[in-house]
Amino acid sequence: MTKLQDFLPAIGSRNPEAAAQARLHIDQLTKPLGSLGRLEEVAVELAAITGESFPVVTPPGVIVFAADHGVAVEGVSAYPQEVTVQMVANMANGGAGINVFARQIDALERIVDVGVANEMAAPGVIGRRIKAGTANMLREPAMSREEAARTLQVGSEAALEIIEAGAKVLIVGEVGIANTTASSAILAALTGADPDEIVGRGTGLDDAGWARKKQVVREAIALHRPDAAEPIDVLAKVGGLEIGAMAGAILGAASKRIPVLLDGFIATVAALLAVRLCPSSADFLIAGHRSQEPGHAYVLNVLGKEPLLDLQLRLGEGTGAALAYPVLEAACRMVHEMATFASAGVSGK
Ligand SMILES: O=C(O)c1ccc[n+]([C@@H]2O[C@H](COP(=O)([O-])O)[C@@H](O)[C@H]2O)c1
Ligand SMILES: Cc1cc2nc[nH]c2cc1C
Repeated sequence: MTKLQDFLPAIGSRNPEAAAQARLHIDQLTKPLGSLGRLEEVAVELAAITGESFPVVTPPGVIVFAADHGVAVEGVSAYPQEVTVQMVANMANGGAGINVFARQIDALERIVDVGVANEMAAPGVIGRRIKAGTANMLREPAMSREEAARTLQVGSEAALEIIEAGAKVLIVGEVGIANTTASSAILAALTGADPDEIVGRGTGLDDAGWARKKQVVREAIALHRPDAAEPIDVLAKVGGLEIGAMAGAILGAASKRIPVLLDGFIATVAALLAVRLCPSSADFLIAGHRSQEPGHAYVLNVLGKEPLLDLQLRLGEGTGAALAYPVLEAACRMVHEMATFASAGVSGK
């Protein structure tokens, strides 16, 4: 298997020639100049990412990474920890939101257990368990640095596998009760953001739970003092197994010039980790939607990404990205299928 350190240097950057060629072609299509607005920008971005002036995004690949969080015992989620394993089973049966939207967009789909607390052998779940959930970050580091490095490796391998199977766009999703606490702590540690500004209600905490969650994030950071300059240190101390795996998957996709369509808060925090590990990986990211979780707008702003949709979602799993995917598909169809002024005999300005 290719090691992360082998392909990190292989991550390139956007291709300006392909972007310029795509722009030239789009400006000849039968529409007032610029009238397809952001869709035109998306097409140009896809050209720059893939290096193809006529980009292709079918089929998309969806990988859902699942893991548990020791910090769940602190009452930081509105739902009990066992929901994680139960939702993994639901996903294996095709009944979760992400299954529905992945079918709608004809996606290749993988569900990867990187650390669900109660081990389960469900057909349809890929077992890549690193440990049985993280430790409680309020008491000890969530994982060791070695385990954190392994999450990246496992995630990148999952991405390379689905790309090998044909995926032309990568969507990374997750399920993990209490993972908005870990994501908030990572975001605060990497950016210095005030927990009051970025910690939200996650699955739906009441006011008391919300206040407790902010306090947990504050205390975990004070206890571990994660080093913002060392993303693996941050991931190990206050992170999550599925969050590291998502970061690794994003880096794997970037190394193959495969666009990554970002989902919600947790996926975008994973993207920030990826970008801190390899800044040029930011070139391969497109923000799918803006989640209701307040930290999501914050991290999108740090990454300089404007989301395609805002449907007031806060489900995770990759659902927001799957719902945004048809916009990428439309951008490609515009480039491939629209007539030009010359080919259709339509008069220009
Ligand atoms: O994607 C998001 O923005 C998002 C926002 C809030 C909650 N979630 C999902 O809900 C779970 C985390 O919420 P919580 O309250 O348990 O931290 C986890 O399984 C996520 O998939 C996801
Ligand atoms: C039911 C449920 C489904 C989810 N999917 C992702 N996170 C979730 C959290 C809950 C509680």
